[in-house]
Amino acid sequence: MKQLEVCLTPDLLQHYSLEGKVVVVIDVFRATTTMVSALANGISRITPVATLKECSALKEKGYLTAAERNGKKPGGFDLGNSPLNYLKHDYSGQQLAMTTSNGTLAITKSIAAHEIIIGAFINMSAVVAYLRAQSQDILLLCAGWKGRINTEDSLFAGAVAHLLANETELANDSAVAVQSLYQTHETNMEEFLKEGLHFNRLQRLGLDEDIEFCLKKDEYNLVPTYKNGVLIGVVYHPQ
Ligand SMILES: O=C(O)[C@H](CS(=O)(=O)O)OP(=O)(O)O
Repeated sequence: MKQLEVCLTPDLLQHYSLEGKVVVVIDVFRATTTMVSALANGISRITPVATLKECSALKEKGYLTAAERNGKKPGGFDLGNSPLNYLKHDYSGQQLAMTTSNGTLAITKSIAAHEIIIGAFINMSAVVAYLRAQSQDILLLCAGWKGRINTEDSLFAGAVAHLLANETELANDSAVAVQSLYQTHETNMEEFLKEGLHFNRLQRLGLDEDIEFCLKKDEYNLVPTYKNGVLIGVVYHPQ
């Protein structure tokens, strides 16, 4: 049986082996939701980078750039970290360079994995179907917040663990714990997440529409996969 582990923050990743694993990078608020939204709405590919400097360098090469620090768009970039940007404007065919506080960092820390894919509530069933169809062990990596655990990524990891619980071995205590967390809050997700710091941070920034979008389930049948430094969207239909 395939093993499924959960790593609750990239700062704990040093204790996990990535070899031969499919890593699902999770940053519900908002980087991975934004990546799915961008690729589902016309962006051709995304180059995630860790620093603002790397992102600026790609702007000079003709990329559309999206950057975020502390929830805000720093000066000099085209877009921030809102998944709604790609619904409100047509960026079809453009290449996007992206850097965010937590999400893009989690990707760049996972490059030793067999494969990296991107998960969020808006593509949850497609991610689960994708994981079901492949044979590698699975590591769900929560991007968290500045090295700390957060509720929304843990809840999403719990949802995936729960949906795969009968066909995988939940192979660490984090996987068991987040599955239980999801089962407890499955029917009142938003109420639970309101207690979380990131939910409140985004609300203070006036980003209620972003929060609402990030908590929608299964808007897209698209699984972003990372190869050679680039994310592309693969359409994946849940069975
Ligand atoms: O833009 C976001 O929602 C967060 C901002 S912060 O880390 O809460 O300041 O970044 P992300 O990389 O999407 O977690």
